[in-house]
Amino acid sequence: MRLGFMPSKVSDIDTCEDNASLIIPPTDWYRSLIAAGLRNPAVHGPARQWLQVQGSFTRALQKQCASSFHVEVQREGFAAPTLEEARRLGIPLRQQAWIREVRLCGDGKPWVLARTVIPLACLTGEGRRLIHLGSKPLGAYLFSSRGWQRGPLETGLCNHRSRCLSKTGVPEIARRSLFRNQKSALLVGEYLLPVLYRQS
Ligand SMILES: C=C(O[C@@H]1C=C(C(=O)O)C=C[C@H]1O)C(=O)O
Repeated sequence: MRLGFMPSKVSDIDTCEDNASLIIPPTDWYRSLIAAGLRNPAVHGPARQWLQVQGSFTRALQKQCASSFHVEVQREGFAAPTLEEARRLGIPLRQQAWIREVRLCGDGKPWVLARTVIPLACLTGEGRRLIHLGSKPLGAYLFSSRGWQRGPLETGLCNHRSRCLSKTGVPEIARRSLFRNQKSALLVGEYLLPVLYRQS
């Protein structure tokens, strides 16, 4: 098990070079699509169907693929969630969690970036498997293990630093939800890359 939240490649470092579009940006979260739409009506455009997927997001992406779907782990390990994430999860503000950041790729290209914050309380018993998912989609675990239920979907509007504004392909819109079982909850954020919802 890796200790610490380690980038898996040097290219994960936050720059505006080629891979900058694949960094999870700071995001403002809204309780509903309607609330986010008041600030950015783009959420009612072609991204909307993806923001509203209720079942496994992995399954929905797999259906959209012409040939293949895969998960690439960008980084994962024990690290401190942001204060906002800790509050959302209701865990002590400085408590470390297992944090997993991945790219969900369709037909060989990144379509979605995902960040999952998994508190220590989720990592006991069967939950220990969450540390060893590797390139197996989290959705396969959540939707096949008993007891996990998704809470309401939030809609996110991503903030970009001005020097990155000219880049195309950065995530602008995201979705997030808590998954709960009897004793714990984890937080899954999915950041849509425009290539996903602008494809014909
Ligand atoms: C939560 C799901 O799992 C997907 C897979 C993820 C992963 O492997 O880390 C992260 C976010 C998801 O979109 C899902 O399929 O609904």
